[in-house]
Amino acid sequence: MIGKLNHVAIVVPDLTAATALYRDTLGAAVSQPVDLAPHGVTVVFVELPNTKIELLHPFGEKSPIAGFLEKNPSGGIHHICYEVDDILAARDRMKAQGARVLGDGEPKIGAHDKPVLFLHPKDFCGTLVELEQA
Ligand SMILES: C[C@H](C(=O)O)C(=O)SCCNC(=O)CCNC(=O)[C@H](O)C(C)(C)COP(=O)(O)OP(=O)(O)OC[C@H]1O[C@@H](n2cnc3c(N)ncnc32)[C@H](O)[C@@H]1OP(=O)(O)O
Ligand SMILES: [Co+2]
Repeated sequence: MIGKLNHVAIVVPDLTAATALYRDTLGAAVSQPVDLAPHGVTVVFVELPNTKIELLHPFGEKSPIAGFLEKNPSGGIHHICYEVDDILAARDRMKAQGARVLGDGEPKIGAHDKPVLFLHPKDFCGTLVELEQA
């Protein structure tokens, strides 16, 4: 049911330094930082030929990634995002399979202006999974 890998997200302690690393050292195309208040993150997109990398830093008081950065002060891989054709059908399938859909279970509009949902890392091999409607 899942399709393409949409992105891999990396939480970083210093977004400016991480952006410079991807742009100058690795030679990738990077975006300007974007504050996504409803998600509690600031994002820089790294565009690769076959996928994207999301560099994430906490935004605001109640960021869902604050605890992760505390536990991983140098940063680390935070989630992977798979595309699905129908986010509500995917959500219902996940629930029926016993996987925990995070939050109130209603899709939010994600970084690419498309509906997204998150699945509990403990239900997916210790990896936080994001589903994005393609
Ligand atoms: C907008 C944009 C987009 O692309 O569209 C985004 O991606 S926004 C991306 C930011 N948004 C989100 O991440 C939303 C969904 N995330 C969440 O609701 C939360 O981050 C969460 C429930 C996964 C974890 O919250 P938390 O860190 O406060 O919770 P806890 O500290 O209690 O964590 C519970 C257990 O899960 C582990 N854990 C926490 N976060 C992760 C992670 N990213 N990957 C793997 N394991 C993780 C903890 O170590 C702990 O394990 P142990 O008990 O063994 O120590
Ligand atoms: Co994401």
